[in-house]
Amino acid sequence: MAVSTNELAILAIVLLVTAVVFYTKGTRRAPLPPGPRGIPFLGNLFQFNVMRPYPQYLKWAQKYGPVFSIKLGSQRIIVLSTSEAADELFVTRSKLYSSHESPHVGFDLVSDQQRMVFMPYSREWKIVRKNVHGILGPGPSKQMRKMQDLECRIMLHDLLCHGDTSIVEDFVEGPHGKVPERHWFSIIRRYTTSLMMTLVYGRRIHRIVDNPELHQVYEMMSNMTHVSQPGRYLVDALPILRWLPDIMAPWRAEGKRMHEWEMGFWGKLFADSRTAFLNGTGLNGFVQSYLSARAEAGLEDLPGKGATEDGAGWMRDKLITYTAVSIIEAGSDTTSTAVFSFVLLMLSNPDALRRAKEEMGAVVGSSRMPDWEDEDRLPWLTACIKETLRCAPPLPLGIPHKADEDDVYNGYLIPKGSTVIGNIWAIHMDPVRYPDPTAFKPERFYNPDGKLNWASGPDTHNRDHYIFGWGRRFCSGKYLAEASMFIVLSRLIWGFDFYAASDPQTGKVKLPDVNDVDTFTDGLVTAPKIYPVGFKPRSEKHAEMIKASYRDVQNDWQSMGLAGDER
Ligand code: HEM
Repeated sequence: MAVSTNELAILAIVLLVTAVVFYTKGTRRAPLPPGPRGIPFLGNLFQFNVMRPYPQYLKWAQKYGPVFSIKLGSQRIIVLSTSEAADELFVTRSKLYSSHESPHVGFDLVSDQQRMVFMPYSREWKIVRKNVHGILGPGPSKQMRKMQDLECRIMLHDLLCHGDTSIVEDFVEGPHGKVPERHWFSIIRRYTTSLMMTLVYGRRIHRIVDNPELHQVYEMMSNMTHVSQPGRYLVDALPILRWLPDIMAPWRAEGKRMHEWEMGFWGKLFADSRTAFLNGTGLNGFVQSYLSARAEAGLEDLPGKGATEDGAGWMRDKLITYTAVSIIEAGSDTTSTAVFSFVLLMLSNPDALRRAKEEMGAVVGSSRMPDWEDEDRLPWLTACIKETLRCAPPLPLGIPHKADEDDVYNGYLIPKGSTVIGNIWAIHMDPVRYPDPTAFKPERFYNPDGKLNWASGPDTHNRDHYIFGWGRRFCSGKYLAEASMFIVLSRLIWGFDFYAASDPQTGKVKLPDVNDVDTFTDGLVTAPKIYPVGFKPRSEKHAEMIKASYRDVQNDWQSMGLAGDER
């Protein structure tokens, strides 16, 4: 039988339409993943602590399986609790799952839609990501090693001077994780934030006490991690409320007020930097380099938000400001949280700590400090860091992704618009993958013979841990973060005998319980709450080297045109 071209075309269209109808119906027919029953309109909103959902999510995963579903108002949340599920959706199907959930208050109002970490998968995000990768990718991030080395030496000196201050003085944590200036937590925070500020603005944080700038950065970050938590605002869960008039929508004024507050700080940093650039006194950070490239392209003045529509996609001033914010925020609290958790877990596991010190003594000794070249020869330390990150991931639920289309996974429907969470905490507590998961066992990752790799690589199934997320939204700062964790923690082990407070009556060591969720703060970033630790140099020789190093680094700052330390 002869078939004409027209008939073939009609046949092709009929087959296509049938396939589309079949696929769409198939998708619609698939059931939602199982999950706890909610109540009308509000769903499961009042069944768990929305500011600290991960313990309940683990329980629900144990009951309903690796993919379960809940509702917060009209917001559908799908929680993935195995690396296979997260891998399949976020990596293999990354085309559908590379948007981040954009909380209405946190993103639209407080961030004026410019904060990278909450951006949908869009042209604007791609522009920002490309620029960020230009300074944080595997090659460029190595240029920060010198700053990491120098800032780390300052940190050692600060800890030496700190001694047992946080043990003998009675410090109280402020609201939203506000840390007292003289507590050792502030010393670590200064290190991470100074690094980010230099990277982005070419200026250091050179003082801890009487330096509102440092503490304000953390106040803003803490505010953001609370404001953006799914379920924090009813309007995030019930978008219909966005239509309410101002008088009935107090979050609108609150969100805008927070935006003004943020711009008072972050906007000023940007404006100062721009003025310095225009006066020719700008330092060498990401913002100044960007402004310089933009000016060379004839776009010295580019106020407003977003990016230009042309092929070059130049970021306007507000988008640059918030790109800088995203890097500073994403890189400060996360890395310092990892340090606080490491110290806590090592103190809680004295055998592991002793072995790390022995290894350090054998490999590095006392006549020099450890460096990145020592990394492969310190496999026990590396195993302890990885085990810390497994037991206490700084973001236990990562940053929530979003489904951009209807999809079906393992026979379950994932409706378009759902928030999709990779439950890092549950994956790390999987007893099959990590037997005895609540125990701290660095031997899981101990590999004295092989080349050590951290959490990267194309083989996402076999990663040691998942703290950096997945797919196209995988943490941009991973290289910098790993380099910081190694240098800070190796030198801490090298230089100090750190110790917990003990009860003066019984002599018993007083440490927060690492397996108690109350030891940690609420919100997107889950850090240990402040706890006292004393820092004693391992020998007079170590102390002298730390002091000499501090003096030398002041010369480095001077030759680099950076502010010297004020103590
Ligand atoms: C231990 C330290 C760190 C942890 C645990 C961490 C964790 C994460 C996670 C879970 C994400 C979201 C991934 C996803 O959506 O699947 C993320 C994104 C991001 N991180 Fe990190 N991070 C750390 C350090 C850093 C550092 C040091 C920087 C910057 C210097 C940084 C910059 C970013 C940025 C810019 C994003 C947003 C990526 C995007 O939206 O496309 N992070 N990080």
